[in-house]
Amino acid sequence: METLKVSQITKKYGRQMILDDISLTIQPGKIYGLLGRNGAGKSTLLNLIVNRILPTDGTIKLGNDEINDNDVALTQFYLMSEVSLYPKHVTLKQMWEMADLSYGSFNFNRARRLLKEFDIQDENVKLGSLSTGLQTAAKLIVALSVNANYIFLDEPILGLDANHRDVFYQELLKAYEENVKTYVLSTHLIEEIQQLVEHVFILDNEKITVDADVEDLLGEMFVISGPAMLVEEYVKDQNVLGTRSLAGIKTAFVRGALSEEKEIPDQIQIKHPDLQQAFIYLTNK
Ligand SMILES: Nc1ncnc2c1ncn2[C@@H]1O[C@H](COP(=O)(O)OP(=O)(O)OP(=O)(O)O)[C@@H](O)[C@H]1O
Repeated sequence: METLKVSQITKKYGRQMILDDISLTIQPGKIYGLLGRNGAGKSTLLNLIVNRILPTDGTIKLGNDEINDNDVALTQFYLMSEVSLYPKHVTLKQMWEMADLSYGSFNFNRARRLLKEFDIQDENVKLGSLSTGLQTAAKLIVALSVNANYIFLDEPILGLDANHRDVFYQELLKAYEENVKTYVLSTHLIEEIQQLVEHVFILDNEKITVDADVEDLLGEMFVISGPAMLVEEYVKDQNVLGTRSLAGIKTAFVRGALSEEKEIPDQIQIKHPDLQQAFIYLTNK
């Protein structure tokens, strides 16, 4: 598998800047999270990568080749998007056959097994007759069974209940272990994907503001809480992203190494945030 390189991509709609000079590298065989607030441009970026839309400026390459109109490169990419591109009367089996026709070697056995896991009775059922959550499940079955090296999942858990979300997380890991591919997940359910993704990109204000391994990112962020005056004194010279106060207890969110010279008062607690907390403080206006 080759490396996917997005270089200095700009996307404008009319005069509106959506993505401004974005560069990032997606390595083969990793699971990525693409995070951003509503309207940050996540779907736009994924659509650019799979060549459904064209950039205003910049290039996207797989290995040494530009992906623009490059069928060999594009058959390595599969995008499951929020918007359903399937007509409502199509059956699940027909969706599988279409994926088989476009990408070859569709994993029909896995698709049939996943059908049961998602409690869908029959592969001949029409997509449009399923509930919103099960329509998502039907699209996920294709994404997890299709023969493509790069799988992009745009809001893959939209409408799925907790049990079916759990099925998806387990099955994604199973598919990944059986056949290492690259997955890029764009979702707002950040808490749930923290254990799944190795590396995150955060899109904010038209730019990539975070491009880091989850472990490194969380390792350099701290949640410091305790009596307000002690916390204020302790974080005085640190890079404080935000604070919260409740009943005399203050919590400060800090990014960057903590001073080793400063003594930590006993009443102060320091821990690392989870990915969702980190995201909130990194993207708060
Ligand atoms: N075809 C289009 N024409 C004009 N503007 C568009 C078009 N597609 C997207 N946009 C605008 O681009 C911006 C980014 O949209 P996009 O759907 O990429 O964001 P997102 O991060 O996926 O959002 P969400 O998390 O809400 O799904 C929005 O302001 C949107 O209105």
